[in-house]
Amino acid sequence: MSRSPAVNALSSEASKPAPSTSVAGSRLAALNAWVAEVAALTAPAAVHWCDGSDAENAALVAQMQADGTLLPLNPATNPGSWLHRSDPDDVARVEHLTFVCTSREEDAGPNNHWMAPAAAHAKMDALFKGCMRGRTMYVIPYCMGPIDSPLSRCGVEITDSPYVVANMRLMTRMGAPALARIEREGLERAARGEGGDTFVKGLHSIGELDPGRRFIMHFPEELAIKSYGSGYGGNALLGKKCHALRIASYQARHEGWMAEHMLIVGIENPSGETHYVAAAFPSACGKTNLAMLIPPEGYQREGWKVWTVGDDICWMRPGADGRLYAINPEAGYFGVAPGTSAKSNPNALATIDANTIFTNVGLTADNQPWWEGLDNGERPATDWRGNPYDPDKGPAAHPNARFTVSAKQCPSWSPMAEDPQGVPISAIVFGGRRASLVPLVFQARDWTHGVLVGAAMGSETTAAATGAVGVMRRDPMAMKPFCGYNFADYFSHWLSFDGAGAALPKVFHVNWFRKGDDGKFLWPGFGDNLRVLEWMIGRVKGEAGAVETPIGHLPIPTDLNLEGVELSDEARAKLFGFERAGWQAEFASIGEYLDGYGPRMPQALKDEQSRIAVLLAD
Ligand SMILES: Nc1nc2c(ncn2[C@@H]2O[C@H](COP(=O)(O)OP(=O)(O)OP(=O)(O)O)[C@@H](O)[C@H]2O)c(=O)[nH]1
Ligand SMILES: O=C([O-])CC(=O)C(=O)O
Ligand SMILES: [Mn+2]
Repeated sequence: MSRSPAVNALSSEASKPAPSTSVAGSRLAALNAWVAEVAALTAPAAVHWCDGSDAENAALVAQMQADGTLLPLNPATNPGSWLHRSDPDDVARVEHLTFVCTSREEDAGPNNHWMAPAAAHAKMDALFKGCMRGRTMYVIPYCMGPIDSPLSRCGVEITDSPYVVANMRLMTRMGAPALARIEREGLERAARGEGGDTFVKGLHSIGELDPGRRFIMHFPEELAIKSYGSGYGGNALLGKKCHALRIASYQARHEGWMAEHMLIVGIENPSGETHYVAAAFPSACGKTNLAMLIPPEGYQREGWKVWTVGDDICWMRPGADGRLYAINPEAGYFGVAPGTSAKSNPNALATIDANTIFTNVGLTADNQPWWEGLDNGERPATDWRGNPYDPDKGPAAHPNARFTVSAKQCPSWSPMAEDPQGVPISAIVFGGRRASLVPLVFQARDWTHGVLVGAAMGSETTAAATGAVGVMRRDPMAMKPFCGYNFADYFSHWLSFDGAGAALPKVFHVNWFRKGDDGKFLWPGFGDNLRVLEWMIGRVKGEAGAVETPIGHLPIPTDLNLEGVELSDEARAKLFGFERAGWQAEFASIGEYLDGYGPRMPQALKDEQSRIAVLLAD
């Protein structure tokens, strides 16, 4: 590789990255040209091409410690770990400031905010003009997915935030190997005489962190992202939601694959047979927890094991045998801290015991991270803003406080997560937070019904996005904030997988969040969710029982292994019951929702909705 050492090397003082204004760090002319164009617009003091090395990370971390971006945690309890306190107005995704900028508004659909590409570029370029003056501009080549997988896709994020660089290093395969793949793919494409780029171009600046000057813009037709004014994960780590979901979902539709907001988990039974399950739950609705679950004691004794492939994003495509094969495009977890405890998610707790960046958690007097629900006997001394903790002034940790950590640190991390071919998916699970009506689990009759079950998903909003919490909204396939095109076309794309030779996963719906009259959860959840997964795998194999209802196949309590689970009569009735009148109203609302997309909505989905509405009326 003919890279100038001055560009790639780090300063020997290890306190700041090498100041270099060279913008030619790659063998790929198109990449150098884009970096030069961005540097001319943003006017940074230096340009640094990230190689992903330990030395580079150490230098950035030292610099962030020096300027207060990172605070060291107690090295005895949390070695190699840091606390970052964000701006208090910059703690979550901002859906009202997130846009999909396709040439035609109808291609973005009613599910997205839209702006015409030219207007959006003009707006963003005005914000970016000169915004990196006095700062270093980092160029981050990254690969989403195993570096040698044909299912993986690459991108380059340009940012002025060293916090973003440190997080991207944990969340993606970042640096020299990614750049090598980008160069190879780019040169091959050029040799074939094709235009366009093979990598996604993401431009990010924290700007002034002013919510009035904050926008997250996507240009799927150009494979480009421009994000300004936020340092928060989902807005700033562009490989994650912006690339791996919004841009990738658009690409996937045109290339015949799927980019989904799903965990991937392997369930190994006592005979050593592993089934992989992909599950879509909205933000902060249990993906990380299900992906890392620890089997209940009885299951452990029998030899059940759980393997974590991914906790947030899943890319799938049909294999030669007609099954869907999935990879996790990410290399780390950006997980919700509050509620994580030795009881709810011991694997997550073990994962984050070292080399972790915590964002917006509280602190104990001796600098250990602390959050509500941690339940480790410690007490908070300082809240997430850095003020003395006062329970009258709110929680110690922000409800959307997060940890960033390499996936490999997870005790249940699956070696199959590195398999370039991905894992075959036996079951797809949809689920949401529903205090009423929706039972613990049911199975869709077939693929088309399964697509309707996903399209009809509803869930109560959470702290993962700014705005009211606990409001029920439709969140199809948990993709409402993340689908980079019109949902009507997205549902058509889903339906299109059911062709000749397809051996598709069975589709299920779960609700871990059903509440009783006392307002408490009726289902113990967490590790006990394996009981539900076991039933699903039994259904996949044609072994487990169920009863047919208009909404699908429902288990009766004896179809599940509930040994050791205490359920009241109310819990049994609500978790396993079918409430006809409530479902009639629900289906009327689903029908109205689908109609909101107009004639683009696939007829097959509307027919499925009407068919079930008729069954419900009987
Ligand atoms: N009652 C109950 N709560 C759960 C269960 N699983 C997860 N939770 C809670 O749901 C919240 C968020 O769960 P996560 O697993 O972090 O959510 P996620 O879907 O990975 O979220 P994102 O990273 O935002 O996409 C936490 O407060 C958990 O304690 C469950 O089975 N039952
Ligand atoms: O994107 C984020 O910031 C975190 C996340 O997984 C979500 O909100 O679903
Ligand atoms: Mn998510």
